[in-house]
Amino acid sequence: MNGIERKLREGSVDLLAEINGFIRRGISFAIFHLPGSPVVNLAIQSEGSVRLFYDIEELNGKEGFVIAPFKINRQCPLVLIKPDIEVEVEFDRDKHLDMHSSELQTSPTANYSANFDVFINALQEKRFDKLVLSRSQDFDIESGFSPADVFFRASLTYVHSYVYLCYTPYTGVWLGSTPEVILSGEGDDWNTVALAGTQSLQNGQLPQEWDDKNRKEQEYVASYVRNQLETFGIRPIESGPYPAYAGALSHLKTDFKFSLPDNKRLGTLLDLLHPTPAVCGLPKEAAYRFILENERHDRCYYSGFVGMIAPDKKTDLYVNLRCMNIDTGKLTLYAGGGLLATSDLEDEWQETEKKMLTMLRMVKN
Ligand SMILES: C=C(O[C@@H]1C=C(C(=O)O)C=C[C@H]1O)C(=O)O
Repeated sequence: MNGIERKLREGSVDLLAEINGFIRRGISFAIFHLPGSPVVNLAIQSEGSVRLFYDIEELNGKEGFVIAPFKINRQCPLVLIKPDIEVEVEFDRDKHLDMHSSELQTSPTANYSANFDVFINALQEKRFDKLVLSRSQDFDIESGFSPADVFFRASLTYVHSYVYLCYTPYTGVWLGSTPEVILSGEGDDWNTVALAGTQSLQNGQLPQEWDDKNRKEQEYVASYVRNQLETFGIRPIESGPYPAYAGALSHLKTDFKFSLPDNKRLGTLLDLLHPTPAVCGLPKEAAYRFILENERHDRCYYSGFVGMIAPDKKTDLYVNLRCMNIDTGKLTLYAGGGLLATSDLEDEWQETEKKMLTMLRMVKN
């Protein structure tokens, strides 16, 4: 493996082939591109087994690349890759990779419509203020499919998002391009965001007009984040909400900046924040149960969180959105959206279509 490390550093290796090879050979790794970074980071665990956890708090004091599910269970444990090789590879912005265009023109499936009714009824009965309904869709893999190509294509395209590709024997292959930080920082500078509300970009520009429904959806997330931070003894500095880029979409975003009393308790803080009402609902515990009981698919690692955790170095953890699971012969894409009592079936379906297109555009001809 040392040979690989040297070759990667020297650049004398076909990185794309090497990464696809890790998957074939069952080697746990993650490669990621942080928004605006001149490099991509590759973290490989060439020896020993990745670590599995069944409680987010167990991340306290730990270091490595995390992939955490929406709800931890035996099928979808929280996995920590402990890299023994970490390489920064210069990010070649001029590299030419073919882009695909893909448009989805569909109407709500019977499954989604039935689920939507159940969720809307619960909202109209005022059992919840907000619920996030998601769905998954399978697509056949075309011959010659290369996860590494999709990763680089997405990193080049989605410059404002966190793009990652990760494999472990316990999670399989996951790839995503997410605009939403759950916790990032180092030393005394930490931040999280409240991100919600969705509109398409207008001629590539950020929309400035946001209706009440979108504003309210985002305000629920912001006040939740504010409260959770407060219970942890954190008084953040807030800015926003303002419209932020997310691929061909925009979301409303509030930034929360703060220092931490103890960097060794990142797991406890993550446990407080996850799942935020950007992916779950309010009230939190009841919404969590409702989603687990009523959604017709297992979210698995979608709407969990991914990224590096390193209390003494730099932590960059993101909510796992605009993502897919790559399996033999098929891709499973995931997308959801926040529902309020006033939400409309067709609009919400279209929103999930647009979110799924983020990844599908990187894949399909
Ligand atoms: C749930 C997703 O996205 C989240 C939900 C949003 C919304 O409801 O408007 C916007 C951004 C994300 O916080 C997703 O991408 O699947």
